[in-house]
Amino acid sequence: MSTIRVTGLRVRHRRTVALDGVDLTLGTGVHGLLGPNGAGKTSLIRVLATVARPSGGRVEILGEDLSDHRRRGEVRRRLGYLPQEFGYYPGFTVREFVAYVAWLKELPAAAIPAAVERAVARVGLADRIDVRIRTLSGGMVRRVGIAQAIVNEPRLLLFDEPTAGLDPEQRVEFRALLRELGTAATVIVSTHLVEDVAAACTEVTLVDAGRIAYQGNPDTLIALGESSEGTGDHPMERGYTAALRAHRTSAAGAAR
Ligand SMILES: Nc1ncnc2c1ncn2[C@@H]1O[C@H](COP(=O)(O)OP(=O)(O)OP(=O)(O)O)[C@@H](O)[C@H]1O
Repeated sequence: MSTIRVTGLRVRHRRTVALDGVDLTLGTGVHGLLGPNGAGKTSLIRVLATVARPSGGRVEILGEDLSDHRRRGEVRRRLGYLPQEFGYYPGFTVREFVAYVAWLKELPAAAIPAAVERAVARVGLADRIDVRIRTLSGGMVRRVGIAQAIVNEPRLLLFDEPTAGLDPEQRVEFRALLRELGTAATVIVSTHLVEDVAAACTEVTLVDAGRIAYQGNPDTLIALGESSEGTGDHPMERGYTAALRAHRTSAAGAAR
């Protein structure tokens, strides 16, 4: 069963059209969301996370239609979301904060302590679990953000630039966690790092100027870069630039 079915999605921010008729069907696996600054990745993730309302189109998540507010609440409890700028209480300890999110997600009270310890251990912060968040480094705070997203073992995980601020060792560990999460859940990761996509993603969706420019897997994107002489230092970067160029050429042709 597909976790996400989006048809004709439109998102506007005042006069800016951030997403313009997006169709997307995604299931279990790790989906890399790539695209230039301002392409619409965050706008898409915010709609999927139920924190922003679309201005048009239909969004169905875990079989629930998001236009119904009761269904939206139900979906919200079953997903995990790490925004680009994530809000937390600096005076809380890691344990208190992750437990608070578990409570918001309506996990049974008796299950919360073990769920919190499991989530914190998975992001490598077990030894800091009783430390106040304000005393942690930026990368560690990011890992607290990942822990709060996975505490309810969600079927859908949305990560908006999760590797920003992580050191190389942590990035490698986070990618391994992504691969593991993607065996049972639908994981969407917006990133500017092609290495994240090459190492952790089973599928790639490229967004450009509010539209889907390309969908495939990392190997097909790399092959596109090789066959159409994309530019870049990494094979995936060459695929990325080639796919963008092909999309822009066909969009310009359609507009003529
Ligand atoms: N709150 C807002 N008010 C006005 N315009 C906005 C707002 N949020 C986003 N936009 C515009 O919507 C478009 C899509 O932005 P979005 O943040 O979704 O892109 P993005 O792909 O996530 O970019 P980045 O890679 O820079 O994070 C951009 O043109 C942006 O300027």
